[in-house]
Amino acid sequence: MGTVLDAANKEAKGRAPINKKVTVVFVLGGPGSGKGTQCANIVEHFGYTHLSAGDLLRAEIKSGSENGTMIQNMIKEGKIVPSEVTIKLLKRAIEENGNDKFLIDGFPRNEENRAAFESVTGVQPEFVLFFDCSEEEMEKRLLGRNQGREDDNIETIRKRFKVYMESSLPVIEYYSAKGKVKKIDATRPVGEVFEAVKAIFTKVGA
Ligand SMILES: Nc1ncnc2c1ncn2[C@@H]1O[C@H](COP(=O)(O)OP(=O)(O)OP(=O)(O)O)[C@@H](O)[C@H]1O
Ligand SMILES: Nc1ccn([C@H]2C[C@H](O)[C@@H](COP(=O)(O)O)O2)c(=O)n1
Ligand SMILES: [Mg+2]
Repeated sequence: MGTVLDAANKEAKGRAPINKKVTVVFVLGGPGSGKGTQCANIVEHFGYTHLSAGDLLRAEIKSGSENGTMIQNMIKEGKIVPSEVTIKLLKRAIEENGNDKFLIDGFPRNEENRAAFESVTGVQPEFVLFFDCSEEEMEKRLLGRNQGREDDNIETIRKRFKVYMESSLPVIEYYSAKGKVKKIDATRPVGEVFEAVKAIFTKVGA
C-alpha cells in the first residue's frame, strides 16, 4: 500500500506549472465556427499570441514524432487526443514564447482536457470566447475551406460534430456556470463577428 508521501510525490510529479505569469483566453466553438479566422484578427488588434491546439497537433504529426501516427489516426476519426500530449505541446509553446497573453483555440475540448490543464499548469482562463454557430453553416464552411485538411470530409465532419455536442459543449457549460463565457453569434459574416469580438476585448481591457 502506498504511503501519504508516495501519494504526494505522485501528485507533484503530474504538476508542471507554467514558468511565468500568463493571461489565457480559451477560444471555443464548433468545427468551422470561425475560431482560427477570428483569432488572427484578435492577434492583429490586441497583441495576443494565437495557439491552436489542432495546429500544434498537426505540426506534431509532420515533425515525425513518436506520437504522430496515433494523433493522425485520432484526428481522422474526429476523436480527441489524450490531454497529456496536447498539454505538453501547449505548455512548451507558451513557455518558448516571449508574450504573456495567449489565445488558446480549440482547447479544452473535453472534461479531461479542462481538468488536466488546470491541475497540470495551474492556469485558469481569464474568460472563454464562445463562437456559437449553426451546424448547417459550419458544415458549409468546412466543406468549402480548401486547406487540404484530412478531416474536412463529410464523414469526419459528422464525427467531429458528434464529439463537439457530446464532449465539448459540456466544457462550455462548465465555464458558463462560473460566469466566464462570452458568447458570440458566429453565424454572421466575418466582419460583423469581429465587431462583437472587438467590443468584448475592449470592454475587458485585455
Ligand atoms: N463568419 C464567417 N462567415 C463565413 N465564412 C467564415 C466565417 N468565419 C470563418 N469562415 C470560413 O470558414 C472556414 C472555417 O473557418 P476557421 O478555420 O476559422 O474555423 P475554425 O473554427 O477554426 O475551424 P476548426 O475547428 O475546424 O479548426 C474557413 O474557410 C473560413 O474562411
Ligand atoms: N484539444 C484538442 C484540439 C484538437 N484536437 C484534434 C481533434 C480535432 O478534431 C482536430 C482538429 O482540431 P481543430 O483544428 O479543428 O481545432 O485536432 C484534439 O484532439 N484535442
Ligand atoms: Mg481552427
